[in-house]
Amino acid sequence: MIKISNARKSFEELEAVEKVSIHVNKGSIYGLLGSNGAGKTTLLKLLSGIYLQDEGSVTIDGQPVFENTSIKDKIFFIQDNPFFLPQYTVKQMAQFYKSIYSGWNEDRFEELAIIFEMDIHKKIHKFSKGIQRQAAFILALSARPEILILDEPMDGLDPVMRKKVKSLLIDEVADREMTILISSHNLREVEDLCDYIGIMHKGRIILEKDLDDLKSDTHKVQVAFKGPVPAIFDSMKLLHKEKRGSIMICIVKGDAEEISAYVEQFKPVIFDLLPLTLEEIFIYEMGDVGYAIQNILG
Ligand SMILES: Nc1ncnc2c1ncn2[C@@H]1O[C@H](COP(=O)(O)OP(=O)(O)OP(=O)(O)O)[C@@H](O)[C@H]1O
Repeated sequence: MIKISNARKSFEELEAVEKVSIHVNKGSIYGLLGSNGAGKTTLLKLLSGIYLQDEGSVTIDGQPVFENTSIKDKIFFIQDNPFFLPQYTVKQMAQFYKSIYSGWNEDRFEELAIIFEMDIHKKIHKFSKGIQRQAAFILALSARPEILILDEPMDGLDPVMRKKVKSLLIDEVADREMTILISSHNLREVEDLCDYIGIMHKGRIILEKDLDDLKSDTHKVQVAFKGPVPAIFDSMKLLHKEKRGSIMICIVKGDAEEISAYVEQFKPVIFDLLPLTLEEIFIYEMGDVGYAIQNILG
């Protein structure tokens, strides 16, 4: 289990990560969202032990990450510019990681090289950016890490490759409970992958949610009455309310059946309860900081 508690990291005057606490359970996929400069990469570097936090703690299975070789054996970090040794081929990088990761699986490496149709004997620097990223995925998944940390992983991948990578990641999570932490500046890019979302803004996590709860818990209600509108909204958990002609449109939190039963008592002439898109939920949930979300929604 990943646990970051009250972590801070500054670069001279600039506080890139301010008192961040997150908690990621084994086998889950956590999406760290935020616009440019929000502090995502810095947080991922704290988690992978590249940086030491100025304050707070960063632990995996209860052990501090920084300078901890046994923990680093469990983590693979694909940075936004994936790391390769100069002049190395994919095969040579595989030998390098084989000497580092105790869980390295040669059969998996060969299998993934076929899936990605990768020329493993070619020097990596001669590949395009997208193919280099594919090589990074092959190497990462062959290392069989318990925790995979991905910084903007879909950058440079075409739509077919994105789909392939997503399904491989989901399989690894399902098969062996790998945990994934994934940063992105685009909610749409990761919403089908993540089960948990944290939104970072100016060095802080401003919203953290379980996506399934979020989707089942927030609804759009459209309702109209004959005559004056009864005082039904006072006892509802409203995120937003507006009137369009004679129809009231509300964004309501709560159980769908309970909301329906409650509203039906007032005998509306029109009543619809609709699901919201994730994008709508975030916009309504964010309220004051809604401006920060616009970038993330892309
Ligand atoms: N090594 C560094 N030295 C000085 N400042 C840094 C360093 N790394 C990051 N920063 C600053 O910290 C802040 C957060 O940067 P970070 O790269 O963590 O954000 P990000 O959310 O990953 O952004 P992006 O989506 O643009 O990659 C930025 O203001 C950045 O300029």
